[in-house]
Amino acid sequence: MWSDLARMGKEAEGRSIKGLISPERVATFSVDACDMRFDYSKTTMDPAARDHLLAMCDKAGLEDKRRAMFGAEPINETENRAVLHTALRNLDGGAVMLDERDVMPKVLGTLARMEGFARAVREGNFRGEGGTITDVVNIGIGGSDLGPAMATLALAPYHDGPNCHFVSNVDGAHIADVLGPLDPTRTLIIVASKTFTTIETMTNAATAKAWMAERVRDPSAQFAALSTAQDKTSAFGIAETRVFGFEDWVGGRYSMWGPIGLSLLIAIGPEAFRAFLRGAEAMDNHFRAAEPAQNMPVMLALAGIWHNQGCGHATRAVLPYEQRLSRLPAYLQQLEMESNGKRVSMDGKDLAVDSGPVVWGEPGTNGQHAFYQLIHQGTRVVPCEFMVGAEGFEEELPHQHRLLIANCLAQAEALMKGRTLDEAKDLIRDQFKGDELERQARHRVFPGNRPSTMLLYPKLTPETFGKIVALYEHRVFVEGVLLGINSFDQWGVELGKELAKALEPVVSGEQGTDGKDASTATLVEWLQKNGA
Ligand SMILES: O=P(O)(O)OC[C@H]1O[C@](O)(CO)[C@@H](O)[C@@H]1O
Repeated sequence: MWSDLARMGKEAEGRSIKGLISPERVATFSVDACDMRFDYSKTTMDPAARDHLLAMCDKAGLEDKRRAMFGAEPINETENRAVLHTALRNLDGGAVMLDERDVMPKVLGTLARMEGFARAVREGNFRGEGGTITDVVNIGIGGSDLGPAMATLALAPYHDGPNCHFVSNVDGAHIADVLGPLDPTRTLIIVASKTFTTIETMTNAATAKAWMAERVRDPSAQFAALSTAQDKTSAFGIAETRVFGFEDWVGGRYSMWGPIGLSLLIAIGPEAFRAFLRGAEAMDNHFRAAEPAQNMPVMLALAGIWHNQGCGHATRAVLPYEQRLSRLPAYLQQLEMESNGKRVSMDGKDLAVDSGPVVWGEPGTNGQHAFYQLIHQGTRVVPCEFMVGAEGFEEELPHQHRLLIANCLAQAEALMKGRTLDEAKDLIRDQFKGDELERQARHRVFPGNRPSTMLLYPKLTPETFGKIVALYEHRVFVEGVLLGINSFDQWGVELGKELAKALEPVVSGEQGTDGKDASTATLVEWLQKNGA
């Protein structure tokens, strides 16, 4: 089936996207769901390719695998775990049975505790030694940082709680710059770590504790923890009442819907946080019920598979025309690349095709003045995933939002249409003549026929934001199923961690460089000579 897909991708190389576009195609190559529209008509995918991709979903057993995920089967086989982040937003509370026990009472109980704590912080009933909490610092990395950091920024118009800050990097510059201006007596530190062993997080947490201890008698009283490892949170000195636990069936990069979302909950309050969960729940329900061709996550995934494994485009750009989604590309880098960046399939064999793509991006319109040059005229084709809301929050600046929308749609149009040599010549005919006209015009040619998809939504409310993130989560799941990958482990991050641990005493000079390869040893020596 993969070879047929590759053949179809090859055949599509000469196909004109512009030539495909018709009202009928736009209607049938779009999916409406959850008040959003996903349009994939500006791609080279034709009905035959789509049928083939849908048949691949059947062959891969997508329906059964989806049922297995929601049904709490241990689909994360290499770690023998269920994958139940969807339970964290199952607000209607229908039973989710794992090992014959319903996980929902505990999930909803933890949510209620989080809400109680968030209210206490927001309303000044939980206080620091110096008074009400003015600042919250979330210390975490990867899934324990990217989700809440992205979400807090995305939902800034709803932010009416204390200031929220995020520290992730082990580079001391990060924590120093964040803590520097804060008042320790009025700061709450949240240590977010599923395992509570991650070196970056534990190092930053210790630094924060020492910083607080200089001015606060009982620093632990201004710490909260979000983790699956409650023995470790108590060893760190954090009282149980401020520990919000979750289970190993929530993957780190899928975890912001539960305790890892505490900083967001404190920022926007329980009502908006529930709306965010409800949005994701609506997308879950859609994903579970809609037939594949009308299923937004499935079709977003198939567009991705078409571009990567079908047409051979190794990267995809995510381009939100929404400044507040500026951290979405970074979030998706972890979600997609940590989930599907794998070369061995579930059965332990080499993958038959390329793994998931390189994901990158920036918000528009900023990207337009940076890397769009390559997207329009470079030799590589980069499928672009645009997204934009119909409405912004800045009621006093409607013309700016219209300009934003116009730019978003124009970029997709320009990528599709391009500009021919004759059109380019017409633009500069009065400036150049003869060979010089030809030479100059060639620089102004846009090959066009570059694929893009478009996601439209009404406005970036908490509910819509929840839908968008859940859409991408399920997209990753579907792509993983087609590739035969376990999207829920991340063994590829381990080796670097082990080597860093072993290198630390070498960098500090406690151990020599013997046994290290010549390149690494020389690099260490250079750094030591220069101050390390
Ligand atoms: O929440 P933890 O356990 O500190 O892990 C942080 C991140 O580290 C990783 O394990 C990768 O090293 C991610 O999967 C995870 O989100």
